Amino acid sequence: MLPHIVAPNLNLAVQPLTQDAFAEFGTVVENAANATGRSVEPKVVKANQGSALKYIDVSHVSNLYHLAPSGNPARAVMNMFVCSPRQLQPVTSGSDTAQERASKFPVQILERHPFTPQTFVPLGLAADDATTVYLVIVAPTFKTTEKPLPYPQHAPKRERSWTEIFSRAQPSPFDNSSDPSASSDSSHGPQPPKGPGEPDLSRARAFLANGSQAVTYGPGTWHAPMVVLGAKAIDFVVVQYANDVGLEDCQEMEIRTESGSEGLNVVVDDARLGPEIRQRAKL
Ligand SMILES: NC(=O)N[C@@H](O)C(=O)O
Repeated sequence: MLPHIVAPNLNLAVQPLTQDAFAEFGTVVENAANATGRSVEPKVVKANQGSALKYIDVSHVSNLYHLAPSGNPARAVMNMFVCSPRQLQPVTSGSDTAQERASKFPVQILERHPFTPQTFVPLGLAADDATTVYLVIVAPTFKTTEKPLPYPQHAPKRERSWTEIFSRAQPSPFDNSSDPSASSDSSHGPQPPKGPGEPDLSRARAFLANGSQAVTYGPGTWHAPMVVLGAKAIDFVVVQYANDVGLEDCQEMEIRTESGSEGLNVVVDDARLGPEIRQRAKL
């Protein structure tokens, strides 16, 4: 059984995916020349006999598995996710007019990859595709070591040398609040791990991405499994590290809704979706 938390009664409005808005959670990978909401430009140089612009370090593929309890080494992996469109539900509260203007996606699961970033690169989806988009739903981690999740539960016990024990002692690999160099601004370097805590649902956010944007969830960033909306599946190339120890690669948490509560919902204003996406996504 998955660990769970009870969702507050909370509607998240969807906002456009921009680097500045997303910085706390990871990076948006896109052509900086066409991007909006990006206050720090990546460094750019000429490449390929002057026929290309090369933007440097647009996202970070860092490997933090040396912090994982099992000590199992990780390798870089590239997986493919073919993500089918999800259905939205009608917004039932409010006036009839509001019902016509908005739909909702209930968030029932969040997950994180504690020791690796994870980059989703959509294939074959144009920036201005009016038929299909995707949602990026994320939550910060409570900065606490008092109530960490019971992960990893299965870590094999093994002898450690004193050097190893002391090299891991400070700062806590799990609590980036204890690391003075930790920064939430991912535009300058790799993000530190987020810590062992539960997701802070009161500060969850939802973003609408278009086909010219790839997204990197920083190590340990709580996020919803991919939500595609509209007419067709999106093929994503997904790049990350993995060591094949289940709970070190991926940790999941159920988001429960108490009876009488609406729970945690992403509310999508229909005006943000093209007519075809709207029609296909609604139940
Ligand atoms: N984000 C998403 O859809 N899924 C994953 O993060 C995964 O590794 O399963």
